Amino acid sequence: MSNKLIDIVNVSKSFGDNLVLDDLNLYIRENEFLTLLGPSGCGKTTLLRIIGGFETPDTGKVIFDGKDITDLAPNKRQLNTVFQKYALFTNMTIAENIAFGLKIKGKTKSYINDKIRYALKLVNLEGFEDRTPDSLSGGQQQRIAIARAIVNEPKVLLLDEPLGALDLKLRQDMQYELIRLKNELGITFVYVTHDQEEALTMSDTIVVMNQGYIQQIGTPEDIYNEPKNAFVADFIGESNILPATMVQDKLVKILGASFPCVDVGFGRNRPVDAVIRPEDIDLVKPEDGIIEGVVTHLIFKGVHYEMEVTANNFEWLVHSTDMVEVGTEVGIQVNPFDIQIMKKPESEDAEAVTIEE
Ligand SMILES: Nc1ncnc2c1ncn2[C@@H]1O[C@H](COP(=O)(O)OP(=O)(O)OP(=O)(O)O)[C@@H](O)[C@H]1O
Repeated sequence: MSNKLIDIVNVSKSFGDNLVLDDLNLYIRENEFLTLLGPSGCGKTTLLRIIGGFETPDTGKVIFDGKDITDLAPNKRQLNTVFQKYALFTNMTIAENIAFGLKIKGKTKSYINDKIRYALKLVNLEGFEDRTPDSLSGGQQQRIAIARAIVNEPKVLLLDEPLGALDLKLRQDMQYELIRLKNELGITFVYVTHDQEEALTMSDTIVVMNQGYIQQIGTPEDIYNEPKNAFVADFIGESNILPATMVQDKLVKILGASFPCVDVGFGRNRPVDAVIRPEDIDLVKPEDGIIEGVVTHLIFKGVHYEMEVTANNFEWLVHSTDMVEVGTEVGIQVNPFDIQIMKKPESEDAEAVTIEE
């Protein structure tokens, strides 16, 4: 991959007593589509605003292309921000909206007109110059907001939940538009969302955040297939997160039953979280499973059936293309490679338990 473009070094930020970012380190590469993903209030917007220059960190630095820009005003940075609310000027035409920043910069009329045409073509809204924002749909308005940012030729586009106000179908269309745009423009996108599906669809790199900390950085595949902890596993996709204990190197006790697993080198008698994706559970005959249970719920989801299986006092979420009727007795079977064993957070791990083998 390409070079480091933005380096966030030891950044902390509090609002009053609320520590929002705690000694955060992250770098963003040139031409990367990097998504900050996490639940509401985890600090993603604050981090984006620090990169954009709208907020100053209490400690730490933002380095852009090798230069310290921590105290540089937003308009002096080579980046532009697109917010969730389109913030178009309603009393201006689309062309005037796009031209606004360029006029302030004193660009010539012909330069501005060329840029308007170029930007409208990029966002697939050619011929919209003389329309007003209120005659446009939400998706079209958001495209104009992006066009307005693009004409400034930023090296980086910062996008704060830009599709948050759109309905599902439009959001999905716009996701593909944004990927295309990013590829055509060859610039870096830093994208904030709390929508994991959106992050998985669009990103080269996902940064999963929670409570001011980075939980994991990786490609969508890494984050989905190898979540580093139970928070990431739970936040990205659906998971069964089960309290468990390592019995031996390749055996984990889950809800009282021993499941073969891969050796994670955690040692014996260690309490862990066992994470199993719903699509990785095989429902077999009761006598062939590791645990016996009964199907208690069944929903058809289009591509698969979603089932709940009650087994050993736990409701297991199971996805399968085969339907199993409610009330059927089943066995639960899992490939050892599909059981992710994760360390518990430090505080929960304080007391190791002793178990009988
Ligand atoms: N200007 C501010 N003054 C005081 N508190 C703030 C300010 N900006 C953010 N916060 C607080 O900082 C925390 C993180 O906010 P932030 O907007 O960064 O989270 P987020 O992950 O982007 O959440 P959301 O998805 O809801 O926008 C929240 O508790 C928020 O209330």
